[in-house]
Amino acid sequence: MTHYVVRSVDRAAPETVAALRDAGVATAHEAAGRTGLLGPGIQARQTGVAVAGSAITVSCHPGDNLMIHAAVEVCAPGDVLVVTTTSPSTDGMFGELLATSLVARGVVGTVIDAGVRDLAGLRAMGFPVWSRAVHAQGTVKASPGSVNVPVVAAGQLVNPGDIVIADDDGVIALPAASGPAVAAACAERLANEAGKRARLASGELGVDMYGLRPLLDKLGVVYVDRLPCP
Ligand SMILES: O=C([O-])CC(=O)C(=O)O
Ligand SMILES: [Mg+2]
Repeated sequence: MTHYVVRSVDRAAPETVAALRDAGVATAHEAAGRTGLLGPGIQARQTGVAVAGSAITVSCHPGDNLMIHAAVEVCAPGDVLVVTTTSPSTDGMFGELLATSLVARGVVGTVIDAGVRDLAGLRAMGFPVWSRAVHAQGTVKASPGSVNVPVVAAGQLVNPGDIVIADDDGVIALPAASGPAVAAACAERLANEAGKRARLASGELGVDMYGLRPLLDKLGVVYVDRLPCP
């Protein structure tokens, strides 16, 4: 089998990437027609941190982080490293030393469908990770793999150069070409939600705001008691 390390990735415009990061994973997911989400098996390992950037993808042998080291060489500022293994693994393939190497390249975060370790160190240095597991299990540097080939992370296809957005809600990967349209749809959605938020804060009920009373009636939902509106 041939293994590849591909250097060139088409990167999305920084202002599009920043707009998607600020919109957040849930909004971007809705704005993209509910596409792109990685499964919930990959979780944030810190709170209150959002990143977005171009995917540098890595396919590793399970329990072997050789290709993560190989990938560092092709990373550019603003990238997000997306690491997968060729069969399921929760070994701690990534920790604060690899993070230190990525920071030197300007990488903004790592998404890994495997384990991470050195969590206290990663948090102390402010390097955000999203992973399937936290596990101190050590790994070797021995087997070939590929960098910047299509990979599947938590059930989601991720292509090199995809815009990856990650926050407390999880991770989404979007084709770079869709970025401007999704960012515009995010802005529309955020403006719409600001209006709804103000109405809900004033005490208006969702059943009225969304016009759901006829549906409740049609479904035979009977209010036995109602609290008076505040
Ligand atoms: O070195 C490793 O194998 C993973 C790790 O702990 C680190 O990157 O600090
Ligand atoms: Mg370590």
